[in-house]
Amino acid sequence: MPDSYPDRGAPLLDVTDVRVAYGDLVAVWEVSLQLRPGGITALVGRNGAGKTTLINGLCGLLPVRSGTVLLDGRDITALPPWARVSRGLTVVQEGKRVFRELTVRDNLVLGLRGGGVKRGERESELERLYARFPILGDRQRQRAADLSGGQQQMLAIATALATRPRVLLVDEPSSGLAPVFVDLVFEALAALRDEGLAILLVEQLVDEVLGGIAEDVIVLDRGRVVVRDRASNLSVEDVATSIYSSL
Ligand SMILES: Nc1ncnc2c1ncn2[C@@H]1O[C@H](COP(=O)(O)OP(=O)(O)OP(=O)(O)O)[C@@H](O)[C@H]1O
Repeated sequence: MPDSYPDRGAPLLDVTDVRVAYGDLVAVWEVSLQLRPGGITALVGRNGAGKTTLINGLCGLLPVRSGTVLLDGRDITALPPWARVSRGLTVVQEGKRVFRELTVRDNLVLGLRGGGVKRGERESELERLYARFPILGDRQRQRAADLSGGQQQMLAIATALATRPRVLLVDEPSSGLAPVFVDLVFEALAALRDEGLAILLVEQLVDEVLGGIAEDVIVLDRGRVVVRDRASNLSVEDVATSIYSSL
């Protein structure tokens, strides 16, 4: 089980022995991982394995009890979420989180503000986002609540991109989506990877993960890493077995 990939450049996000807990319940035990620019690492595991807890520790929504999180070599372990966003680490939380009563455009503007984009640059940034997600351009004046589930997920991803991240943490983006939107979400993530983002992707669709989108796979079980390998070295059966072996 290789712990690092020294041939692939310096990590952008370097996580070492991170522990996250709810009171006395430790949900993530000393997890380490590294994300590099232009790569997707898939984080898989059964329900309750600790995936969301880890994501929330990395983005600052939950405190990290011990261990370190370095972004570009700088220690961000204790920074609040907004400070991590302004340094280039943004999360797309589980469940298509958007401000439902705001328009598509106003959701995106909130993202732009979160990323410190200056007022004078907003329109060009919005155009850039609409070019990537044309459906959002078409619906920019509509309330987010009036979008379909798949469109809301697109908006959640676009709002995260509005902060101009270098590291993107994406928690189960395919959850509850029709297959056509699952494909669109994965296409969008692959394009972002190809543009140089470092992406940590929580995903239940193991076939999709191993089918080309992720280069590295980490399996969590009861808060611990039980498999860490290149996706090309793993079969769907390997991963499924490691996810469910302790049931
Ligand atoms: N707010 C909370 N308070 C206390 N315990 C929690 C809380 N949220 C999660 N847990 C517990 O932490 C552990 C990890 O949960 P987590 O949601 O991180 O798992 P997960 O792998 O993301 O699962 P899922 O795929 O169902 O989202 C579980 O035992 C869960 O019951």
